Amino acid sequence: MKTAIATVSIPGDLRRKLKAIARAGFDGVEIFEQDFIAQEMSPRDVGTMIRDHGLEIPLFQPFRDFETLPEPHRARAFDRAERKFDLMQEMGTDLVLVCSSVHPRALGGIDRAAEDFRELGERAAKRGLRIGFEALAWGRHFRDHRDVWEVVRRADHPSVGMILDSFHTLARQIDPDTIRAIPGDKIFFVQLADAPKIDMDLLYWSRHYRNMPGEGDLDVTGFMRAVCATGYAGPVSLEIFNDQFRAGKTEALARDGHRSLVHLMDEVRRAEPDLRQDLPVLPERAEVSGVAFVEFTTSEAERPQLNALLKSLGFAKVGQHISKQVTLWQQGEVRIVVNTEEQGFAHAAFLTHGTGVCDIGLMVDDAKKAQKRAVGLGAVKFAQPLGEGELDIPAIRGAGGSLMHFLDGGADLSRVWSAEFTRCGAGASRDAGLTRVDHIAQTTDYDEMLSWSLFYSAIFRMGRAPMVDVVDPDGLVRSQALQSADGQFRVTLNGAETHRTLAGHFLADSFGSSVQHVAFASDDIFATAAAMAEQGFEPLPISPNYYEDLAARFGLEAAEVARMKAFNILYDEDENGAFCQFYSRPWGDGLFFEIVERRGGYDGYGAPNAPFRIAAQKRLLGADVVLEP
Ligand SMILES: O=C(O)c1ccc(O)c(O)c1
Ligand SMILES: [Mg+2]
Repeated sequence: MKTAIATVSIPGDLRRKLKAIARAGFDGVEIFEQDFIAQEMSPRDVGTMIRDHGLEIPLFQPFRDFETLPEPHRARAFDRAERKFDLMQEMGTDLVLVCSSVHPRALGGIDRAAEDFRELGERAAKRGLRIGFEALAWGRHFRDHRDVWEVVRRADHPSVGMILDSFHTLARQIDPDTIRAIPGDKIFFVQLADAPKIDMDLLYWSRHYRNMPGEGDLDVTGFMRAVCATGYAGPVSLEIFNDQFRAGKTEALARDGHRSLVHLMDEVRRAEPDLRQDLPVLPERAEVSGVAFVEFTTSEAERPQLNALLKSLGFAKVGQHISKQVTLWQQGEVRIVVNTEEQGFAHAAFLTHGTGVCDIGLMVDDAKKAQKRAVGLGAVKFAQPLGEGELDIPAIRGAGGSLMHFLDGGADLSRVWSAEFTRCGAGASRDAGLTRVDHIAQTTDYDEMLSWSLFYSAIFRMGRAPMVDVVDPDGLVRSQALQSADGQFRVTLNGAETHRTLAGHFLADSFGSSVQHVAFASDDIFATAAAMAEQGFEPLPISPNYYEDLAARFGLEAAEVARMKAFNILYDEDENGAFCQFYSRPWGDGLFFEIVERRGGYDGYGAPNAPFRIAAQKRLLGADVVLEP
């Protein structure tokens, strides 16, 4: 199955777009007319340039306001079509998309439309061209692919077929299974787009909010399953109109687009095993059962401060790497690796981002397969020379260029800790009852959130929670949680729109997306807080006003609230349970730790508390944080 993308889907001039599209692995480009008109080259030269990039032009689009017009408009529409045919022949493409008319004079009528398309098909056939009719969701008379199919059926011409676009079908909530009744050879082309569910005017929604399959809320997989069931074997092409993408990064968007298509077709293959498809087989999405380690990069100068913080959190230094300046800290199932090497990846990460998380190890069902799937989806494989005695652990580049390693319970990888580290005495620190990593919070530019959300949900078996808005005193931060079905692996993505927010400030100071905080789980947050206090841990001080409000909001016992206040613990509830959380003070560029206790089936992250946490952090970081944009 060939892949394509419409030139409207990514920003930049045509040459840059083509380069990115070819590099991302697409077979072709749909030429959107405006993209062609906007530049100076002749149609012939544009066609040559596209083919020079190794790309095909499976479609030229759109041709508007064609069908069911009264004279003299009808004759003029045919004249316009002939001129487009000239252009297509010069450029070297044989298929044009005719989208349903919005012309105020269009008369409608299935037979009238069929008659128009038959004549257009005749004219196209003379030149070896083909016509595809697409229903725009807001078309004047034709807004449903079933009506378009009826027009095509009655036109009964070999050069006339239909074009399906997932947005137009799904936005109108038309059951995609109705596609299964259409003969595959009469579907000339398929366009795909997803979109977030927002209740708004269809045209506005389509032109501004479409996104890549898997990034939105529409059932694009169900749509594509139905298309494949017809026997359709033509290209699948992305047609994404999106304001954010128009200002985004060309190469990254092209890569995301290709990733979304490969992931989608993999989903289709799994859901419809009886359908024949010429697709590369990928291992299935990896099941993450937890975070195996979090690695910090730092310098010799800053290490004592980081070590002291880890100690106050109740971590014990348990290992020294056999050949590198790398130490291992542990508490419960949580492993923290501290790397002060002066060469290799961790050091490069330190030089660009400063002290911070440079690597996350995930426990998966099969580490090699997880890496293979990630690479099949366009992720970059990572390897650096192995020192003596070191294991070859499958790795890729994760968010913001940091690393992601995959571990599993197999004989090889499960011995990494004993093979690569010599045990050292536990030292004086006292376990504070932290059991595991609850979640990892990554901060990114708002514009990159969809990209990271697709990265996680395409590679791992993770679902997306609804996006929540977090109010920072200086702007909005959008937060998107992704988690495995059993909640054992959780990531929150925080998208900063302005650098004046705490998240935005962190982003600017650490030069790019990265882990802003790591949250650890405790089964008894009061005991944990008390144990940490004994070891000199300094929590983030929360405003006393918070506790007045808390008592009123949840009807908690005064003594309970007083205990929370004493330990600076924040509280929340959802329909399934309750949640307690407290924070460390921000460190360096704003990196921090969080301790949480989930009671019952509480599934959130304490979003209602975020504004108070952020205000407290900003008070501590002081004027330094209040940057001008
Ligand atoms: O918004 C539009 O006008 C438009 C044009 C062509 C398409 O294929 C489409 O899906 C939408
Ligand atoms: Mg379309």
